[in-house]
Amino acid sequence: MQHRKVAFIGAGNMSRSIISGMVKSGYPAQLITASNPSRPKLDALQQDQGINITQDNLEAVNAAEVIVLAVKPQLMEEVCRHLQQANLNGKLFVSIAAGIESARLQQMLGGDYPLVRTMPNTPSALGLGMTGLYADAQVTEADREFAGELLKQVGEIAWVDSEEMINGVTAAAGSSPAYFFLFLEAMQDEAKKMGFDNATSRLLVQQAMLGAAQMVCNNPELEISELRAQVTSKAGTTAAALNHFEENGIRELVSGAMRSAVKRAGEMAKTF
Ligand SMILES: NC(=O)C1=CN([C@@H]2O[C@H](COP(=O)(O)OP(=O)(O)OC[C@H]3O[C@@H](n4cnc5c(N)ncnc54)[C@H](OP(=O)(O)O)[C@@H]3O)[C@@H](O)[C@H]2O)C=CC1
Ligand SMILES: O=C(O)[C@@H]1CCC=N1
Repeated sequence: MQHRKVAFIGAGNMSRSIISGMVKSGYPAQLITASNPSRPKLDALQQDQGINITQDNLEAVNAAEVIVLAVKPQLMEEVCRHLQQANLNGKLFVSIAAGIESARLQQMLGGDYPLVRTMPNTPSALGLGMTGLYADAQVTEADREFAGELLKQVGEIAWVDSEEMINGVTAAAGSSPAYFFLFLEAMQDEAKKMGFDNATSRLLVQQAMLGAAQMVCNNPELEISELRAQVTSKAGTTAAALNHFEENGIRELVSGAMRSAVKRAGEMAKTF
């Protein structure tokens, strides 16, 4: 892939995930800068990943060709307005913020810059991320290719043609690691109630989930429902558990949760 100088504005959870994934897959650390107001996260990134760090966003932006906007949505406007003090011409912007539309980001930046709006997730830190991307009209083919390659360093990518679909990516992949964590927490709690210690109960549920995820990945020709059927013996234990889920509305619960995430993204777009 092309190597460009990349600045991360905000060095929190998501930037750390993407940066560590990039470095792990061989992206030159000396081409990456992270900017953050407080020092400890920066120091850890410098120590662990060997990247450049600064507490001055303008310094980071001036040194970079690609600017990754990675602050919380409620801080984005203030941060972008401050960036207007730098010469932003010719720079490619990549936003990872949930719920802020491209047109609004352009307004915050005070220009009409090439901007790719993305929605990654935290497994990017392991190279197992899933990122949705949307390119606005100013994005050239070379920029689009770069943004795609950048996020491919940390996992799989999916381009969407309509910006609205980014909210769907958020519900299905950006937020969803937390759904799985919640499910595992609940399973671990129940395993503990059955008498397993903390470590064993965690091992039981994490290994089952890892194996299940690998089975899904390794059998693309099989529908997920078929994999489920393969576990479910007639009148057996799995059937008993699955019936309980179905009778208690697991599908409505999941679709309601995903719709809530999409709805919240829409509300955030109006708020920020
Ligand atoms: N977490 C996730 O799973 C995902 C998050 N996102 C998006 O990523 C973005 C970041 O989220 P996340 O990493 O979780 O949040 P974090 O709070 O972990 O990170 C945000 C970082 O921004 C820093 N910051 C605050 N003010 C400024 C400033 N003026 N200039 C530069 N940096 C600043 C904060 O520093 P300090 O702590 O020192 O104040 C913090 O380190 C959000 O917009 C979110 O919507 C997208 C996909 C998934
Ligand atoms: O919770 C959030 O708003 C962000 C976006 C996706 C994951 N975390």
